[in-house]
Amino acid sequence: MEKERKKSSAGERLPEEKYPSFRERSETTDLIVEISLHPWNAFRPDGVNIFSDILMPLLAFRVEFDVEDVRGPVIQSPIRTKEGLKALHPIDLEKLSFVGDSLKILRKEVGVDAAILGFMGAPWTIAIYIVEGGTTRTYTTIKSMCHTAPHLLRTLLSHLAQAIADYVVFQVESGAHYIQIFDSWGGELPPDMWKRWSKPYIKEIWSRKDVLKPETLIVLYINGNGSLLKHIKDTGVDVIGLDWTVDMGDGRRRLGSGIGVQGNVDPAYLFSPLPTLTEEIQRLAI
Ligand SMILES: Cc1c2[nH]c(c1CCC(=O)O)Cc1[nH]c(c(CCC(=O)O)c1C)Cc1[nH]c(c(CCC(=O)O)c1C)Cc1[nH]c(c(C)c1CCC(=O)O)C2
Repeated sequence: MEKERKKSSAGERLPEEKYPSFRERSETTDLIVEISLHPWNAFRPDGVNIFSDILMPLLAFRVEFDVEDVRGPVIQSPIRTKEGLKALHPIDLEKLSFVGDSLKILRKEVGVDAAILGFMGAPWTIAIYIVEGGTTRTYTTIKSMCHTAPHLLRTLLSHLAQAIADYVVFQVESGAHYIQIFDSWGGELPPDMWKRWSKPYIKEIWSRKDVLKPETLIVLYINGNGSLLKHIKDTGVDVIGLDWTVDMGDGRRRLGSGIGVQGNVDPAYLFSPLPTLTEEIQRLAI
């Protein structure tokens, strides 16, 4: 492993080049560990994020998907009917053993020098992919289901909440110190709809927080969360990831002092000159 990493940093081909399929990279323990450790080896950050994707648990409910170059994730049989729901199995964590094994190895590799970060999608955001069949710009099918098939959607979201709770426990038991939950597309809902269709299912996950170790930190990130801040304070999480459209000071005032804040950097800064990026990061540390 040490030898492999030295080779990569010496400019030889990276796993992304050697193993072009995303599924292969994200389902092979050695590759997950190698890719996750790249930033650690280069920068020695305070935290190491497992290389994975929010859609990985789909494999464990037997919802087949692939990641295509241009289209991104593609779900072979989207679920939109009561019949379709029957295809959804309880989560089988053995099918995600590569995630657990990778977390265990990462924890050993970094020792006490950094936190290990695990992550997963929120029920609403995962449901979008299962219902729409992939990436969408309009969310038309799932948003119309809120009105035309509310019972069906509630059954799907509850199933996902329970499965994700199991997945959180699994990641924590395998060594994750932090769990970040991505409700990436929560901000696509009007605030009252987010309260009805996303929030309760996020809370359902943490209602099983007793299963978690008390020292595990939970972070919630919602893309476009500016208008949702007052509704997310009581989701039971420790930290809110503020997106870059919210002023950090304003976000802090609106959230109050009882909750942590993080994030806030527009990812586009990664393509700016280094001093500009450094200044932007220092702005947040004050
Ligand atoms: C393209 C895509 C995938 N999966 C997904 C997409 C987005 C499609 C859309 O816009 O709807 C879905 C997804 N995956 C992830 C999120 C949440 C984060 C976010 O809001 O961007 C979302 C919404 C986590 C992730 N997904 C990924 C990371 C990075 C993990 C890491 O580097 O440690 C995260 C946090 C990795 C990922 N996942 C995928 C690719 C191609 C990659 C890049 C890595 C590679 O090709 O080797 C497949």
